[in-house]
Amino acid sequence: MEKTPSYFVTKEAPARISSMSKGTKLIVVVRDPVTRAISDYTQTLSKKPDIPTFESLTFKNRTTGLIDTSWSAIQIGIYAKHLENWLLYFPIGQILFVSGERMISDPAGELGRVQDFLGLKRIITDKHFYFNKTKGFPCLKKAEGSSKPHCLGKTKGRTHPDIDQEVVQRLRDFYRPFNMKFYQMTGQDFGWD
Ligand SMILES: Nc1ncnc2c1ncn2[C@@H]1O[C@H](COP(=O)(O)OS(=O)(=O)O)[C@@H](OP(=O)(O)O)[C@H]1O
Repeated sequence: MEKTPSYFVTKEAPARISSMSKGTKLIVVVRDPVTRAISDYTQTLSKKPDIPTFESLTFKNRTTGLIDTSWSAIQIGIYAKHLENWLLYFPIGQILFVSGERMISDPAGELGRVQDFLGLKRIITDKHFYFNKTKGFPCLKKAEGSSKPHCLGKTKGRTHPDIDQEVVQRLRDFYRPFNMKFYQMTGQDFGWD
């Protein structure tokens, strides 16, 4: 098993993985592309505090409202486009799409789907999680090989900066047709609108 977020958006990845093993099962975790872009920006900001604002990076031209689709934070969220590239090499049934939102609201349910997809017994269930109010996310009651609870680290679940709501709305409008196409391709409505 191997996990690398950038595979999904790397042009050469599907051909390479397919030539290595055609039967590879693929799992893609997707979340609302607008929140994803803000999360991506928040991660960069934590490493480089001097970068321009999210609002200024979003637009090629703020006056015309032209979005800078070459900015990776925006580009990565055009899921339909990236998926097209994978479907040239893999049947859709070989890819499981996991909802990032449901990984937070119902981690056991979403991991149930993952276990079924992988042909595993449903070992991970509701009993393994609790909601940690301080972290604001679900955490494990017991970490592997330990009797202590375990939450993900500080780099997971950062507070996002407040973004101008007009910019957020403009991004929602931008992503809508791509999201619709993605729902159609996957047969799943992720409820991002
Ligand atoms: N249980 C739990 N605890 C903490 N965080 C959780 C959890 N489940 C999902 N998330 C969301 O995971 C987001 C970070 O994952 P990434 O996709 O950035 O991870 S990766 O580094 O790309 O693998 C992270 O995004 P940010 O909130 O933007 O930090 C979280 O929203």
